Amino acid sequence: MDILVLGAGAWGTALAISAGTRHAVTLWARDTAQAQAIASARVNAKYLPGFQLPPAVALSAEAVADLPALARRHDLVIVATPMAALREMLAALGACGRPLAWLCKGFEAPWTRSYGLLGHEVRAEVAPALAAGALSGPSFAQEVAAGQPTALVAASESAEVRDALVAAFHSPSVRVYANEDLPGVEVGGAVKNVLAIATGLCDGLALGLNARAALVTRGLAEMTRLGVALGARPETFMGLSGLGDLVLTATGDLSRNRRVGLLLAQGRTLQQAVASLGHVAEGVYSARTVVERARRLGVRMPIAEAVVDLLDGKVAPAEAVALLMARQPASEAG
Ligand SMILES: NC(=O)C1=CN([C@@H]2O[C@H](COP(=O)(O)OP(=O)(O)OC[C@H]3O[C@@H](n4cnc5c(N)ncnc54)[C@H](O)[C@@H]3O)[C@@H](O)[C@H]2O)C=CC1
Ligand SMILES: O=C(CO)COP(=O)(O)O
Repeated sequence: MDILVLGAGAWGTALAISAGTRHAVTLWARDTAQAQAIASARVNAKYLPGFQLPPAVALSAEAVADLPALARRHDLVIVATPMAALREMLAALGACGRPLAWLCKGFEAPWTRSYGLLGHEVRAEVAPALAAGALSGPSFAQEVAAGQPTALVAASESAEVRDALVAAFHSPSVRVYANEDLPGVEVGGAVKNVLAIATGLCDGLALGLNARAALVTRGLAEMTRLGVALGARPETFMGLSGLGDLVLTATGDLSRNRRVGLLLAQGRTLQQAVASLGHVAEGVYSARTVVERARRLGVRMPIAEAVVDLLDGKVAPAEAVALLMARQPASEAG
């Protein structure tokens, strides 16, 4: 199989390394100098240091206008950019005629309305004819690049896309499960990032394991409520892209979103925390949309709201936690 991976950040590079042991892979970087540096070192020193690219991974740095022609020379296209670039990529590739999946987990930053869109909603606006979906699930790039056991979810309403993702990435170390509930898989991936900021904050303030378990569990309830209101199936949130990715990201120190919470608890400003990561933390950009869309749908998301108040500088870290604890008693089922 010939696979095109658009975006040479940590996750695109890790999947190129994993798939490159069995398939021909082209890894595209928008920056020519970065593509050349990776091609000569056979390592992505900036975004995924320490992992050698297999010989079957080739580098490319075509202009965005030339991507449709490049895509047509491959069997599957993976958009591995952050959420911020998904619209541009889908608009460019809408007529490429190849199955496509994006890896980004988040809501697009709002630009035409007061809230942002999930990937499948962006696709509906700019590339409605494209057979596409999302590859998601609990997966730190470093562990996948190291060949450590991982389970992913291939989500799409198109069987062609699900099958192509399984054929491309299922391997002795990566299990790929198919799922038709693309909205549910996307909501899980987007909301867990916001919740990981909250658990990072909680752990950074040394509030204890009870508090962390409470945040994960009540956060899962918030994620599920929002997802169901957006048309997802409730059972999706008990799977890899919901509970699975929430547990990984909320508790694993490799998470960039969790690190944002930890750094804020240490007294860093949001700007300092984001700058120190060197990678995208999508929860920072999705949190306001999560809360805005929940409000419009009449869905209660107090943990996500506390994260937004914290990111907006309206409350200090300890105050955010105090506000959550000071709420009225409620039913667990409510
Ligand atoms: N790193 C991980 O373990 C995982 C990341 N993801 C998701 O995958 C997405 C990408 O994450 P990472 O690769 O880790 O990010 P990263 O921060 O390591 O790299 C981002 C890459 O995208 C490129 N980029 C940024 N803007 C672009 C644009 N406008 N056009 C083209 N390329 C652009 C950057 O140059 C860089 O190569 C995010 O949405 C993240 O939530 C999902 C699963 C695992
Ligand atoms: O999505 C991820 C793991 O599944 C990566 O999470 P972070 O973006 O918080 O590092």
